[in-house]
Amino acid sequence: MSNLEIKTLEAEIAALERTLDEKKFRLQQLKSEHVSCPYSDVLSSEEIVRYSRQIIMPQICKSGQIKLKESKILIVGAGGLGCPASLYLAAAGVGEIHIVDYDEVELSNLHRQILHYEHDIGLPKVQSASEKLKRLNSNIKIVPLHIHAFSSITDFVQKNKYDAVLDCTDNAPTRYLLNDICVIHNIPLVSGSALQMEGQLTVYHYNNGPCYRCLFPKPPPAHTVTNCGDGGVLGSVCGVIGVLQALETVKILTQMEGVLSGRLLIFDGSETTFRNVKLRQRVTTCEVCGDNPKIKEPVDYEQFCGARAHDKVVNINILESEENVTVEQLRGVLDGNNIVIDVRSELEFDMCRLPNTVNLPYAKIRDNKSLGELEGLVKRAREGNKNVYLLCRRGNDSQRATSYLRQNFSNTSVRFWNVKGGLHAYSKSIDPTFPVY
Ligand SMILES: Nc1ncnc2c1ncn2[C@@H]1O[C@H](COP(=O)(O)OP(=O)(O)OP(=O)(O)O)[C@@H](O)[C@H]1O
Ligand SMILES: [Zn+2]
Repeated sequence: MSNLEIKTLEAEIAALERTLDEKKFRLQQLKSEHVSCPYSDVLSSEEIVRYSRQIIMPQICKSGQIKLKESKILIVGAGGLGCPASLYLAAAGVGEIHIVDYDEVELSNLHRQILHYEHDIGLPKVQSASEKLKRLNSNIKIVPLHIHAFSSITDFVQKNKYDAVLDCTDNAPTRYLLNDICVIHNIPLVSGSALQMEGQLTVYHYNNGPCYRCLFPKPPPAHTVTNCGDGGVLGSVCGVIGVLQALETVKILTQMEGVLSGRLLIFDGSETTFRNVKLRQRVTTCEVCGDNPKIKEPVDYEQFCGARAHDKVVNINILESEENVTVEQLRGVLDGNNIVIDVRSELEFDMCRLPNTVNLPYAKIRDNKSLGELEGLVKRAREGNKNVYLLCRRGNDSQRATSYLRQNFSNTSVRFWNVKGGLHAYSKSIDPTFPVY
């Protein structure tokens, strides 16, 4: 059986499974519709049984369950945080959940984005997420919005009057955008973040507490912001924070005490500790939530932050075309007779590498911490009449490294070449079994 046949069959089965799921969901919906409970109002018999374990809690009781049922929330980001958060909120019976994400499911998402399964790869994350949530709870309404929050989020917030918004994204421009929209429309914002072994959580603009701008009137310098794609993250750390976002949201929707406003919770997964840090109060001069706000409608957040509102890497182009070689040319020089420097981090190099390559991370080269090693390699190249090739994940850092070498070793006969497109291009054009991550 050919690869193509396998892929076609897998796609057909996935499509059939989806149709079946939709039909089951519709059936369940029809069955539960209008089955009002003669023994209770507003909640159906099915709902009473389903939520009984939380309804019998004094903190929730029937009135809290009804509040959840009548709530409408917006979750932005169906990734590491949005998946666990939405699972618990759907399970708890939040009546209407709108989920925004522009992205599609990738293999490297599955270790933490627990609503997405193998057969969802390539599908919009919101589609994959809403299918699972509907299967979990057919009583509630899930609205998937496969859009970038910047395109039409203001319209959605204006139209829908959400009771809470969850920021489950991973970039500064979106954080400011959601903050400003929530303040302008007076909606609490449940904000989470996770990186490596650490996570953070707080609720902005709640009960006269501070907003994101009160704490961070100026965005962080773009180069200091690390995302999961670069720094990595443990799936269960996202789970901890996402589930806590769900908890805070339930508390807000049911008007419980103790919402995490004016406080920041810091979770350290390496020590398994939680710390509560008191945050500053609402700033009366804050540009958006202050007493005389300047910002009354969304601004240009990408310009404000000097960063893009997504984590898709933008390819740079700082070299002349004759300073590049293609991955096809690279294949011909991987025989050990040339010097190929892989400038990814040591951890990435350890994870997977091409044969006969050496590792010198660009971060060290940039900070002049590899001069000795570079001098040694350049000497070896000169004496052996070899070229030096620079390689990285996508071809950006290798361009920077090539340019550094050309400047710092300008008086040598050795030629420095950048491998265009890096290991991603190698995997695409030469050997698809090389892992693209
Ligand atoms: N402005 C935005 N509009 C819509 N979705 C957004 C926006 N900004 C971020 N997101 C989404 O938020 C989610 C953040 O989750 P997370 O960081 O776990 O995933 P990721 O971007 O897939 O990570 P990776 O870096 O591994 O590719 C992503 O699915 C991303 O598409
Ligand atoms: Zn503020």
